[in-house]
Amino acid sequence: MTQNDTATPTALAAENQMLRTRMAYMIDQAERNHSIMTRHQAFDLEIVGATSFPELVGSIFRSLPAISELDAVTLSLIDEDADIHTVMEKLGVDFAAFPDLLFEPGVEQLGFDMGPRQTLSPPPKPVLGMYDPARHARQFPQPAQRLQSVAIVPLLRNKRVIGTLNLGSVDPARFTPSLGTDFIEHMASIIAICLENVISNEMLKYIGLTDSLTGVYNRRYIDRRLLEEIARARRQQYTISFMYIDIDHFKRVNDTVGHQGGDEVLREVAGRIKAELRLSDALARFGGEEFVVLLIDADLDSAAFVAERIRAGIAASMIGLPGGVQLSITGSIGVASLDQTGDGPAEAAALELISQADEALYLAKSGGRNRVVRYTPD
Ligand SMILES: Nc1nc2c(ncn2[C@@H]2O[C@H](COP(=O)(O)OP(=O)(O)OP(=O)(O)O)[C@@H](O)[C@H]2O)c(=O)[nH]1
Repeated sequence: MTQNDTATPTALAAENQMLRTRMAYMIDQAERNHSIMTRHQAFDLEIVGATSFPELVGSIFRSLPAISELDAVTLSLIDEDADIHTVMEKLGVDFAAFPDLLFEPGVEQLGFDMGPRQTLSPPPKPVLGMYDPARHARQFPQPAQRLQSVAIVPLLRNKRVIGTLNLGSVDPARFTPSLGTDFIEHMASIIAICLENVISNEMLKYIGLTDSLTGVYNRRYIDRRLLEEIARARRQQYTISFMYIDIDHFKRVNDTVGHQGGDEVLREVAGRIKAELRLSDALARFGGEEFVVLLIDADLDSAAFVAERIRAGIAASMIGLPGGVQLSITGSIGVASLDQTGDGPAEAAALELISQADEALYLAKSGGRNRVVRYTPD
């Protein structure tokens, strides 16, 4: 005789009820897990589809806290020489929009014990546990969150740590050292691939828009930016100005100090021009010994004032070259402004602005060099 044979109908009903409750709980759990999985699959698709750095980090900060029910998500990226930060800034990324994006100079600052690592050491694992305001201040610099538990998850590419994904919860039981980490490791590996991908794409974009000799923008960048700025200036009714800067007698410089010495002078002049500009202004090398500057929200008077400062800055002191050679360099500058009331095609306005500055430059050269000339219609 089994136990059930002796069970009363009441006991059987109670057991039945208990089984039903357990079943309902399990179905509920399964549905919840399915829903989490579906949300994560959608998140994976969203981040894999991100085509730019701001789009990717924007997705991570916007979607991950919601789908994973987290109270804080931050991202620490290793950026040894601040290259990533510099390039993204030059490409126009507004870091103020991403307060949870953190840059660290090295792996030591990432907040998890790497131990004495060697080439063959296995990659670091996520560190889960109680939130400690002192220990986690770097990963969670915004103090108002009242976090209780955190997960510091390494972002790995080819076993190399490129940063960490930092997850925080107000629930003390959310991240405990005994919790399995397969799921968050999987998520971090997708995020790491996406990050590496968009960062290298942005780097390529940047290389295509900059002059490799001087590090300033190139003609392609200015041609594109000029069209955008003309449209914006017309919408917001302000003036933009354009400057053509040409180093005087540069052929003689090359003849005297050789092409390499000439290159050194180009780099130094680019630095001297840049020192006189605002962050919103764009400096480019148009080729050879010609530079251009696009000044936003500056009329002809202000542009001529800046141009005069640049002229003086170039001529201010001798340029020292390796080997002790000292050169005195001057530049001629033509300045023109765009009438904000124009409404023709932006392409035509851009060409006209460039050619007016070029015309003024020609007058600066023929008028004796080392001077600034403003374009004035005949
Ligand atoms: N070192 C170096 N020289 C360059 C580069 N690109 C062009 N040049 C040189 O720049 C010189 C430009 O000379 P020109 O256009 O005759 O003008 P200039 O001697 O500067 O005389 P003005 O403009 O009339 O004052 C040439 O000797 C070019 O070879 C470069 O990338 N590096």
